[in-house]
Amino acid sequence: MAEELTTLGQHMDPVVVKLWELQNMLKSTGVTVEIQRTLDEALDLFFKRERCCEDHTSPASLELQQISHMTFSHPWEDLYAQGKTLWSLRPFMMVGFLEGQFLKFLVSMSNAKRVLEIGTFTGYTALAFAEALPEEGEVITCEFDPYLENLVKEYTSKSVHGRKISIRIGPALETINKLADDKQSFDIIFLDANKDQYWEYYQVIMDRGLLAPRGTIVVDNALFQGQVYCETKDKMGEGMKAFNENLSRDTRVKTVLVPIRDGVRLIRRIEDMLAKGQAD
Ligand SMILES: C[S@@+](CC[C@H](N)C(=O)[O-])C[C@H]1O[C@@H](n2cnc3c(N)ncnc32)[C@H](O)[C@@H]1O
Repeated sequence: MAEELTTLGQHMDPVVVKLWELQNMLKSTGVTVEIQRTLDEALDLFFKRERCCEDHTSPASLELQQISHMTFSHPWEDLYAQGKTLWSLRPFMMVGFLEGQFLKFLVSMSNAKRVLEIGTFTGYTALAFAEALPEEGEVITCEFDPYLENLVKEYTSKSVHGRKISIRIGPALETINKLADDKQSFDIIFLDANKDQYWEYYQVIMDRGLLAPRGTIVVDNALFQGQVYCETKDKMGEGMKAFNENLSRDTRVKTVLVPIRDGVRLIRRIEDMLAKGQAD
């Protein structure tokens, strides 16, 4: 709970942020004890629900827990101030425990063998995918910031599944175009990098054969802290909103947006959603 209390103002769900702001406002404006208590209970209920989901989810592996711990304790601000990272990386960029386990389920359920990830950060999701893949499975993960390469290798190599992961450093658009030139294809493709290029990534994925037959694209941050259904505040929010709208007009695919953490959107080709010969 201590971690939650200090980071409420950065919560992915704008409803929680608003409640938290209200709670702080009311502290300085003498409202009745009942109003204060009801608001405290509302926030508490929200976290009880989150905790309940976590309590009833299988635990993460020791190696995933180590990555999570390292991500929260790494000196990101100092590294950025010293010019060692390209941008100000933050622990909440990592999907974390609940979504990590959900993603593992998707990989396992789809019998995937090859996963492409756009946006590695500290390697949490890359390792979660690798853990759910068979022995011969492979995760190719794309990252722009060279600082992260050794860190990811150091931590993922602590796991027997780490050898399934290879990291490609550089702008993801270039990397995925090279993968397409090499005729590579993937059963699961996870988009979790700069939202302003999601639509470009999607077009390469769909038009250049990166998505294997019966493959699924998984898009993280599909709600983008509420910016896709409220006012957009920055170019990442605008990118995510445009992506969602463009995608909803794409008649080649079926899609569902589920409100896990910051929103996860799943995308499959129409023909892969239908039994043979069946109409929609
Ligand atoms: C949200 S984090 C990824 C989190 C990771 N999937 C996880 O949950 O453990 C996004 C990452 O994408 C990287 N990134 C941003 N723009 C990129 C680009 N154009 N090409 C490749 N990586 C990029 C960032 O450096 C950052 O590490």
